[in-house]
Amino acid sequence: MKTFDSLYAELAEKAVSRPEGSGTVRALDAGVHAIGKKIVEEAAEVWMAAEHEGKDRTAEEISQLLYHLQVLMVASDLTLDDVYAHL
Ligand SMILES: N=c1c2ncn([C@@H]3O[C@H](COP(=O)(O)OP(=O)(O)OP(=O)(O)O)[C@@H](O)[C@H]3O)c2ncn1[C@@H]1O[C@H](COP(=O)(O)O)[C@@H](O)[C@H]1O
Repeated sequence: MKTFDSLYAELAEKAVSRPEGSGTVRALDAGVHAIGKKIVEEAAEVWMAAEHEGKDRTAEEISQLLYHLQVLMVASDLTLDDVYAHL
């Protein structure tokens, strides 16, 4: 099963290898402003799912929010350790 750490490793690798068709590469090219807007949108979807849509939908929306947060980390040159240092 994919984990937070293995997803980050995958995204960081894609940022370097830039494979054709990668949504991550597209998001990175769109920049921090666009990624930040997506994070706000996904956070709202997490909130709505938790209030109204049940556990499965909430888990799915949380996974999408985590993905977009990781894209922002890659775009901002932040590693997992940079974040874990604040936990
Ligand atoms: N885990 C994710 C992931 N979660 C969310 N998303 C993106 O977030 C979108 C979900 O957002 P929405 O619910 O708003 O759906 P949407 O409105 O249809 O999406 P957009 O029109 O905004 O793209 C999806 O369409 C994906 O673009 C993800 N994109 C990729 N991954 C994983 O990231 C890795 C790299 O992916 P690629 O870079 O695409 O190869 C792979 O392991 C993927 O499984």
